[in-house]
Amino acid sequence: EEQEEDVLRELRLFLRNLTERLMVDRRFKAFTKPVDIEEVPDYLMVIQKPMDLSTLLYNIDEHKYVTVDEFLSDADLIWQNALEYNPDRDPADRHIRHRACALKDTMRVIIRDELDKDFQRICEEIRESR
Ligand SMILES: O=C(C1CCC1)N1C[C@@H]2C[C@H]3C[C@@H](O)[C@@H](O)[C@]2(C1)O3
Repeated sequence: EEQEEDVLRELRLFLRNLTERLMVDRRFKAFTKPVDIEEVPDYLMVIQKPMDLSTLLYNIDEHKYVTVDEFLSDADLIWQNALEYNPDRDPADRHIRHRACALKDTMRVIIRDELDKDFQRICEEIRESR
């Protein structure tokens, strides 16, 4: 009903604001766009589900997410893929993994500090009802 659409509009606003704050953080620049498959031809042989911050924004506008956990399942792919594709001891890989860990922690701290627990539960009840 209409009240449910009001809740989902507010969820999309929260998720867009979160994603936009990550996109403008200079540490996360490598995560803002899909990995360039022409630049990295073997990427899709290693990574089954590519994800990036611009794709998260597109998905939000396509009403893909009804709960924060559904959003986090996709958002977590960004840093998980980075850890998986860049595992080596060399400084470049270590730099990417450091930023991937910062992305993981930053997302979760913002959600813990700024998402109302009752609001999250209402989203989950909408998801269960559909
Ligand atoms: O995993 C990633 C991104 C970093 C976080 C996501 N890439 C795979 C390639 C390996 C490394 C070297 C660069 O040439 C560049 O192509 C990539 C992009 O970084």
